[in-house]
Amino acid sequence: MLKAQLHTNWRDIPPEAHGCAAALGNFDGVHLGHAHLVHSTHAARPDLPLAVVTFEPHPRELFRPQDPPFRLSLPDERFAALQALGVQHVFQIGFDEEFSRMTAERFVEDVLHDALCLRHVACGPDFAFGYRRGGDVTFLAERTGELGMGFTSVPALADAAGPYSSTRIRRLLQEGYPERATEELGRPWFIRGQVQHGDKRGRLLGFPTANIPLGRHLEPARGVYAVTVRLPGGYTRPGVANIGRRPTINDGQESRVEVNLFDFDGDLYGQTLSVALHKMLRAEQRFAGLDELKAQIAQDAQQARMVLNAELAGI
Ligand SMILES: Cc1cc2nc3c(=O)[nH]c(=O)nc-3n(C[C@H](O)[C@H](O)[C@H](O)COP(=O)(O)O)c2cc1C
Ligand SMILES: Nc1ncnc2c1ncn2[C@@H]1O[C@H](COP(=O)(O)OP(=O)(O)O)[C@@H](O)[C@H]1O
Repeated sequence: MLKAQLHTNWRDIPPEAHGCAAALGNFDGVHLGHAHLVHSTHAARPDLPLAVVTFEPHPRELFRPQDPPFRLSLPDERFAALQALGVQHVFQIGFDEEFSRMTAERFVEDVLHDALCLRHVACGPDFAFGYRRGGDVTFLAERTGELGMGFTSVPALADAAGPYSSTRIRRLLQEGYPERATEELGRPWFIRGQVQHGDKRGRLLGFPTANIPLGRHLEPARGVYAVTVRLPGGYTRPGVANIGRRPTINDGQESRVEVNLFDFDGDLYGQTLSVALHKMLRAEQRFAGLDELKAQIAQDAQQARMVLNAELAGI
């Protein structure tokens, strides 16, 4: 796979990254609809280097910081997914107060044309940009034309339920259907994070769990999942995870991922893991005591093994 380049300072783009065909958007999750947009951008100008223009943080994280976290993918994960689609340059614009006040006119002229020197631009039908979302697809088509850039408006990819969207995938995860999110993402949804120290109770229960904070990731339905875990070095292992607040032990704390890797015994503290959700097994519960919890976890682990084996066997 060709390595992509990440550009985080739009005012200082190296000349070799000029002249791209770029798709615009937030690309949260990089789902099948996003892939369709990227492929269409390439199809419009296969002779130009392929790029994406995106924003970090997501504008909604800046405008509504009080909202619960909702990200499907953080910048590293998004970059990797875009790279896998064949994108050569990711222009990741720092979205701060000042940038948010830039008019649509200035965005097209100063950023897309003068700074990134794009030769072709593409976006989906609902892309709105610039101060108070003052620019839309029609405006973009007009202004890019006047500035001598090509433009493609790409219709949203849809299935029977409507267009693919990050919002739709978030809802599937919040309702406990990671396997349906997998279909719409084109890969299982995963949470990537660094393993932190917990209360050291997992080992006493006979199920050590690597704890990963959700951070800015969306919180999916609270409960138990069959998962696969990618370790540094590229190894993938099956496991079982609880996502939630662990009401049996200490209710009211931050929600986190706790994952027990099957047939594994090693120190994971400080390591970065990606935990991919395959299937939700049950909702999180408050148990009367640790013995009940332990018995239930043993059953969960058994069920997760069966689910993952069946998936591997293609059943
Ligand atoms: C498969 C699995 C299922 C779990 N289910 C629940 C649950 O339903 N309710 C709950 O309060 N805690 C649940 N837990 C969380 C345990 O309370 C947690 O793993 C244990 O407290 C260890 O925490 P520690 O890693 O901080 O030591 C579950 C853990 C695992 C691995
Ligand atoms: N099979 C395993 N699955 C998950 N973590 C494991 C496993 N074997 C060993 N570990 C280690 O044990 C730690 C979890 O043990 P635990 O008693 O639950 O402590 P903590 O509360 O700090 O998470 C993990 O962070 C990891 O370093």
